[in-house]
Amino acid sequence: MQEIVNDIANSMARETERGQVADYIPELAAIDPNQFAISIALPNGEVYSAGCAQKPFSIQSISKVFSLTLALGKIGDNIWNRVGREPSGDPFNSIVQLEHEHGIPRNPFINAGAIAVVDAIMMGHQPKESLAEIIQFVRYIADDNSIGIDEKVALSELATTHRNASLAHFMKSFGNIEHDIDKLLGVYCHQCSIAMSCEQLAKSGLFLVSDGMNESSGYRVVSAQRARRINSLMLMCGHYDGSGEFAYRVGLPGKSGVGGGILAIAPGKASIAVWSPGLDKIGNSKLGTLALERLVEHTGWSVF
Ligand SMILES: NC(=O)CC[C@H](N)C(=O)O
Repeated sequence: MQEIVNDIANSMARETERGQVADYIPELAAIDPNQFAISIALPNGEVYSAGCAQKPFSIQSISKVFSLTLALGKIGDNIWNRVGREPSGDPFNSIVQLEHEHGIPRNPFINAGAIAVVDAIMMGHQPKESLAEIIQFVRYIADDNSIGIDEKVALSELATTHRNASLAHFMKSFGNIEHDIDKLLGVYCHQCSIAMSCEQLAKSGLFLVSDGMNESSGYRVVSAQRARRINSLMLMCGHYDGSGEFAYRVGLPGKSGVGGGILAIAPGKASIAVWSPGLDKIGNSKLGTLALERLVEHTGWSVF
C-alpha cells in the first residue's frame, strides 16, 4: 500500500496540467497549486500517506458530509422536508432550480442545500454553540482534538459570500430558512473553513467504511443504514455537475471541496483523502481526481 501511494504522489509531482486554484475566495487564491497529498486510512487504524499529508488545508464543501451527518443525528429524516436527495446537474452555487422547486434545494451537498442543513443544526442554539458543535463532531469522528478552523479563510469567505447570501435569502422567501441570514452564513462559512490534513480527513471518513462504526477509535457514529445512505448521496451528488464523471472515472462515493480536497470512501475497505489545490472547470480537484482514478486502477476498489 505504501508503494502504491508513493508511486501516485511521484507521478502527480510530474503532472504539468494542475488546474486553477479557486479565486472567488481571496484567501484560497493565494495557495500554491504545486502541492499534493494522499492518505489512505484502513479500519484497523493503519494509515498510508505520501506528499504533504500532514499539512492542513481548507476542507470547504467536504464539511457538508459532516454537517449532514450531524443534522441527521439531530432531526433524523425531517431534514428531507427541507432538502432533496437528487443530483442537481448544475454548478454548486447555482440558484436556477430553487425557483422551480420552491426553495427546496436538490441535495445537501450543493451550497443551497448545505446552508439549509446548517440552518437546521442551528435550531435552538446561538451561532457560536452550533459552530462548536460542528467542530466537536468533526474532532469526534476523526478522533483528533487538534482540528480547528482557519479564521483567515473564514473571514475572507464571509467578506465575499454574496452568492451564498442570495441563495439563503431566496430560500428564506419560501420559508425554508429560519435564522438570521448573517448569523447563518457566519456558521456556514466557518464550517467550510475547517482546516484538516489528508491524514485527519482520511480518518474522519472511517465510519463510512465500516457500516457507521469507526473501528479504529471504537466509536459508533451512525447506523449501518445511515452510513449506506450517506455514501449513496456522496456518489450521486458529491461532485456537483461532475458527479457522473467522478463515478465513471473513480467509481467511489466521494465529496470534493474548492480547497482542492476530496474524501472518497471504498466501503468495507478504506477511507481515502487526497489534496491538490488546482481545480477543474466544475470546481473539483484535478489531480485529486486523477490520483483516485490511479488508486482504484491499482486496488480494484471501485464499487462497480
Ligand atoms: N464547492 C465548495 O467547496 C464551495 C464551498 C464554499 N465555501 C462556498 O460556499 O462557495
